[in-house]
Amino acid sequence: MALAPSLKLPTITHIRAYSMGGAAAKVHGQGGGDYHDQGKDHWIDDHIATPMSKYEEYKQSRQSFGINVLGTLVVEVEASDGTTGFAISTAGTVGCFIVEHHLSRFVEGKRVDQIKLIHDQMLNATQYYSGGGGVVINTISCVDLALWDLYGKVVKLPVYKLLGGAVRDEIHFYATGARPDLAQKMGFIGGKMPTHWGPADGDEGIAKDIATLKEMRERVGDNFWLMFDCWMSQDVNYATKLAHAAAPYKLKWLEECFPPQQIESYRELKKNMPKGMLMTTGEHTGTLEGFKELSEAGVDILQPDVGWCGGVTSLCEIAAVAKSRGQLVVPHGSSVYSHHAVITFTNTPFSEMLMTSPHADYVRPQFDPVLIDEPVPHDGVITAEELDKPGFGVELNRDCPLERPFEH
Ligand SMILES: C[C@H](O)[C@H](O)[C@@H](O)[C@@H](O)C(=O)O
Ligand SMILES: [Mg+2]
Repeated sequence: MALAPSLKLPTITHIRAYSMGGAAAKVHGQGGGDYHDQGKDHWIDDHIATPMSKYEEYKQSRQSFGINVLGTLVVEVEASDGTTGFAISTAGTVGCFIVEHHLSRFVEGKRVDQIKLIHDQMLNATQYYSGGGGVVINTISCVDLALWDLYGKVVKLPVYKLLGGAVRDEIHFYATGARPDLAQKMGFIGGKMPTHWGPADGDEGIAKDIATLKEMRERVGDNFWLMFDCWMSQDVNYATKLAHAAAPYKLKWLEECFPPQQIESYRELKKNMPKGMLMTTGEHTGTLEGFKELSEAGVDILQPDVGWCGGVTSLCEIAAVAKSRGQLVVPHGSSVYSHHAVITFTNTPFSEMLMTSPHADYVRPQFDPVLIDEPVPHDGVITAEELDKPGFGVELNRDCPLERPFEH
């Protein structure tokens, strides 16, 4: 049976890549897709423990070692019927080069529904230089997200309906930031705090972070979730000691203790964890194989970032890996780009809201100011109805200082 004329889908005529912020830009601290690229006096850059914390000069500020050098990548795709779609991620000027001079050949000329074909070609064509993660996979993720946005805008359906529809009416969120006590008042189901100390600080470091946990537990009571995010800063011994010191204060999970490649460290820590405390990680893992390894190492919650793991196309595959072993997939905070996927996953009972307000004291859209109409949780909730707009339901704020450094 022939397709209805209205379903004769248009082709993709143009892909364009823009950057904002990052080391190559004239304007900094705007936030956006590279949400670590914030201005001064922001909780997200205040003495947070990292693998660089062993160097005194890089202990206070993650921007000092370059956490925000990449900046925001914006990928825009245009169809032959004039419809445009776009997405953002963390890749900046580097991503612009890869999009314009490499990935464009797999996108232009294809139909708007050939997303999976384009995804496979982008992954395989960059194997020789991607190393299976990092800025190359961030860039591929951004193209994939832009394609899903375009497809939804052409057929006038939200991405979550293209993925098979919602399995729940709303998404409940925990908040990541410096103030779990304020997050509780805003209706979130939990609060995840960064650790500020690491192995270079020894037992004194553990005591300081535990003191913060103790203080927050006293403020929020027994039932509000509290978690630590360790941002790859630890070793197995330190993480084990921190986990056991945190158990009396009902820490719900210990997140990303080690760099993504240290599968054996995760396997060992899982054996050492106090009963009932969860071990989570995944935001800096960029391949399906990497998530399979983490899943097999016993990670309780896989936390891919949809802008860093291969896009929605990869996120759906990762969710299936977790599901096959009875594990949860709770994506790293990535706003609408994960909301539309997680509301269709049966193994994602809640999701993350990354607080990008400077003192984590009000709900600011995570990728502010780049996305127009970016939804935020109200009382810790976003409903399926709020996602009922074509594509990802957001538009690009063209008043942002966007630059197009390369044209193919
Ligand atoms: C708060 C953490 O240090 C990171 O900045 C955060 O982006 C990420 O790890 C998270 O899980 O939200
Ligand atoms: Mg994290």
